[in-house]
Amino acid sequence: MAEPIKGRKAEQAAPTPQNTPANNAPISSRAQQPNVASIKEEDLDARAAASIFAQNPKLISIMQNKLDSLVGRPSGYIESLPPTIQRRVAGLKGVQKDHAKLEAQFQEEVLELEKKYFAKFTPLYEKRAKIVNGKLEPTEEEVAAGKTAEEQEESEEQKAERLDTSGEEAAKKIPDDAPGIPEFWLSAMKNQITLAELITDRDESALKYLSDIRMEYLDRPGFRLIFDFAENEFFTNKTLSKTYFYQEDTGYGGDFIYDHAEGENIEWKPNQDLTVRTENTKQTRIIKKTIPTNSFFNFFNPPKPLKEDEEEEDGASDIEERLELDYQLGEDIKEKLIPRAIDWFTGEALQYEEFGEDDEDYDDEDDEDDDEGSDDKDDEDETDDDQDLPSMISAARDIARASGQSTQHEVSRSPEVTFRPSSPGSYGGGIGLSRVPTYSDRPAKQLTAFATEDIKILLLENVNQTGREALTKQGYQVEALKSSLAEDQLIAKIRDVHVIGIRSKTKLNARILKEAKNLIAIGCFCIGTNQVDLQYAAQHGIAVFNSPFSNSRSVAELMVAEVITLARQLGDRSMEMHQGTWNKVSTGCWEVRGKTLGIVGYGHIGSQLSVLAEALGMSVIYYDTLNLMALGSAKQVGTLDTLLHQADFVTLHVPELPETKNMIGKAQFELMKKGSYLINASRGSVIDIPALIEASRSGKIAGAALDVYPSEPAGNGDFFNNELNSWAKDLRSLKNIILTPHIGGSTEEAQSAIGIEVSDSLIRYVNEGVTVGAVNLPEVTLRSVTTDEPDHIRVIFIHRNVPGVLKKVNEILSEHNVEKQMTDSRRDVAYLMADISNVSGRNLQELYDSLEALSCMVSEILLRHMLTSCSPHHDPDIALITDTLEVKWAFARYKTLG
Ligand SMILES: NC(=O)C1=CN([C@@H]2O[C@H](COP(=O)(O)OP(=O)(O)OC[C@H]3O[C@@H](n4cnc5c(N)ncnc54)[C@H](O)[C@@H]3O)[C@@H](O)[C@H]2O)C=CC1
Ligand SMILES: O=C(O)C(=O)COP(=O)(O)O
Repeated sequence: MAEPIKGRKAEQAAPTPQNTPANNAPISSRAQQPNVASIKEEDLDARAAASIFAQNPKLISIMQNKLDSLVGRPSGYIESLPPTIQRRVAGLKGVQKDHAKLEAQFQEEVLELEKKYFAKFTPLYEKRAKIVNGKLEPTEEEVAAGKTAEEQEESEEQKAERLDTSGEEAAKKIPDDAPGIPEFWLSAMKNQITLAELITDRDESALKYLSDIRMEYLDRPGFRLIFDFAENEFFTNKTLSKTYFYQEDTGYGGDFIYDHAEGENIEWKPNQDLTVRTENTKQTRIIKKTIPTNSFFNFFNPPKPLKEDEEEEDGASDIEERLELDYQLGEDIKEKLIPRAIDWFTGEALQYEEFGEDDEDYDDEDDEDDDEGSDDKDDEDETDDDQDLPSMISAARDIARASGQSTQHEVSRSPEVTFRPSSPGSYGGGIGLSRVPTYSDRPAKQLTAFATEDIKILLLENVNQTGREALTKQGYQVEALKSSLAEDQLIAKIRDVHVIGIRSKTKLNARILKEAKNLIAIGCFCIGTNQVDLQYAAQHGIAVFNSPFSNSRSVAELMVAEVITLARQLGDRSMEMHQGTWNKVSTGCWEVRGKTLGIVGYGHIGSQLSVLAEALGMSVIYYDTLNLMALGSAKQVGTLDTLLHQADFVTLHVPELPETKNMIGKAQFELMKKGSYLINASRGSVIDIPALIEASRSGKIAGAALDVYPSEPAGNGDFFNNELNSWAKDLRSLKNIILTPHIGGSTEEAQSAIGIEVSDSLIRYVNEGVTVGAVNLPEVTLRSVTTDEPDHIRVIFIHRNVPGVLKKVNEILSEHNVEKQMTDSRRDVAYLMADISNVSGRNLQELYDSLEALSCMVSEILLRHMLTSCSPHHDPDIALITDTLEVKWAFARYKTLG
């Protein structure tokens, strides 16, 4: 037998903060997290729910709609049983009721036990408060007991090293005679990562006055957190409290169910409210207005659950997130911070937190009901005052999830440690590979737009955390939504933003783009750009970026899985088993070895798949309109018909184009081998689906897998029906058909890489005007302007590719020294970038005026974008001016990074 691993900690028997993970106490670990649905659904017959649902209120919410329609409608099964068995069933229900009573009793006793021990802890907490606030010194015994075994065993050398590296701390110059432990609670909170995310720099000045955090139980199920403050310049309250209420009735299994929280009103002193900030309006004349901002103190103004009659509209998922975070914060303070404040202060508690290895999004990025993933919070990722509340909340919540605090698991989880390292994608890094430097990695000398906080960015369709973070880090105002938006909502939102980030679902056609008066760039956080009217965008000076191949591998792997799944009829077998049917068959089930795979479109995905398929022993043929080099032993065929005629499996990887619309229809199915298979993960328009249904029913094809559809819903839910696509029901009824909800590129690796890649292109464009990676404008770049080049400005003109514009622009620029200039055109749109020097603050205004006058005269100019490294200009009115007339204008100043 293997010997147990020996270690110092193994010898410690008694539970101490050092050997006890900071787990939730029973009541909290059993309490259910808040959720709009769970709070609304009082009439849920909880005892009818299986325990898995009880632990998963979101699942309940999905099930609830279904159950509502079934309530009162017996399935008939129980009634059909013989009376003697029906009697026993009734008896079992009776026995179960006794069990439920005991469970409720158990929870109540746990609560009583908690209260009993809380009473024992209280004197210790009081002593702690006295020591922290300088009213009591610890005894010698307490000091000796507090020295951990590790410290005692520390060698002299180690000690010297530790003292040496703690020099920075010493630099804070806390006087020797400072009473108590200065900033004890603030430091402890900053080590507790969910709280740290909420604490802004401004909050810190107020939280320095925090002298104690206490907790008390309520007479009804629930608890109150009390924050004691010393006199301070921010608010008059001596204490701020926040009360968490559980529902009176326990849930299934006797759990306490979170109901709502109430916070104390903060009496802010004049102009000291940390939960708002002032902002200049973007008019020619400045008007100051206060707007809500991120602050820890929003903790005392908790979100309100939706009432039963309130619609779950747009903001519902946001409210849900906010409720969940709010609940989590309360639990963290109660269960972790208060009981073990000293360990949070020293940071020792962190080693017992279960962080993901490289914690990024856990969940599928489309899963609106699901939580967002965790993010990789490195040290430099400071709380940003300008970060919008929802993204801040979700960031904090992500971290909470990474630390294993969330109890909700709606998708199966992969072994984190094995899967976390990103694969070698374009931006994914990968083991042993150096990552492509991103904009943020640039040296501190680099100049970046000064007025970045004026840039408004709207991200739809759950753009990955990596992208959201990179953009937020630039100081832009980022609003991130999980789903796509209906056209009218999209129009309302797009009017205001400078950049929009989308994925494959959001259609940005001319009708919508016409409303986007301020828009300068679109980021497609995916491969396909067919959802955007690229020509309209180019003609209106809007740059479009995408990620050309970061999810190719993910799609190719899915294809391999589907080839085998179809060949073995795994989908049908699995569905039958789920319904309780054992159906062991081999007829019509094949190995894929030796079969021919026909790839239509041999681009990034098709060629990756080619390599993988050959490794499985398949023969690969491909058809592409371009003459492309074959990988491995694959063979290009001259026509689609030839491919269809020879292939056992046909996979489609072409872009959506007029030529590819219905490229597989009735005639093509006829050409396919009898009993062959078809897979489409390109775009839904490529297959004529009624023809596929016919081919499947007639037995012409033995199976199919579809990942994409002509109409796809904007968000997740019960939408795959005939309302969406008139043939949906027929399709769903087919045998051996795999239907997936456009998940070809939905892997953690792909989404994370795409987030980095597209946000990087957007940042380069917004900050420097560089169009590298744009799919609809010429690619233009110039060496960046640096701090060594003060009084330089960069002028960008996007104009129609017609004679005369350059001459006029250069006439204006030639008043100064043109240091470098580049211009290029793509079809009828041209792009000019020029860096000019010796521009003073006064010249800047003149230049601004001349360029503006020129734009009024020359209708060919589509967009002017001026970026300058001039010393800060004193007229804040022109920090960023976005013209709402036919010509757009963006004008930003630079400052030094870092
Ligand atoms: N299901 C999913 O989640 C995903 C779907 N996609 C879709 O897959 C498509 C292909 O992606 P990539 O391989 O990265 O694109 P790609 O641009 O690298 O390759 C497309 C290939 O199709 C060829 N092609 C174009 N028209 C053709 C025609 N009429 N007949 C034959 N070949 C033709 C092109 O020459 C090119 O080689 C994308 O356009 C996108 O719509 C991409 C990523 C994820
Ligand atoms: O990258 C693409 O083109 C895709 O089809 C994947 O789209 P998605 O990001 O999953 O909406």
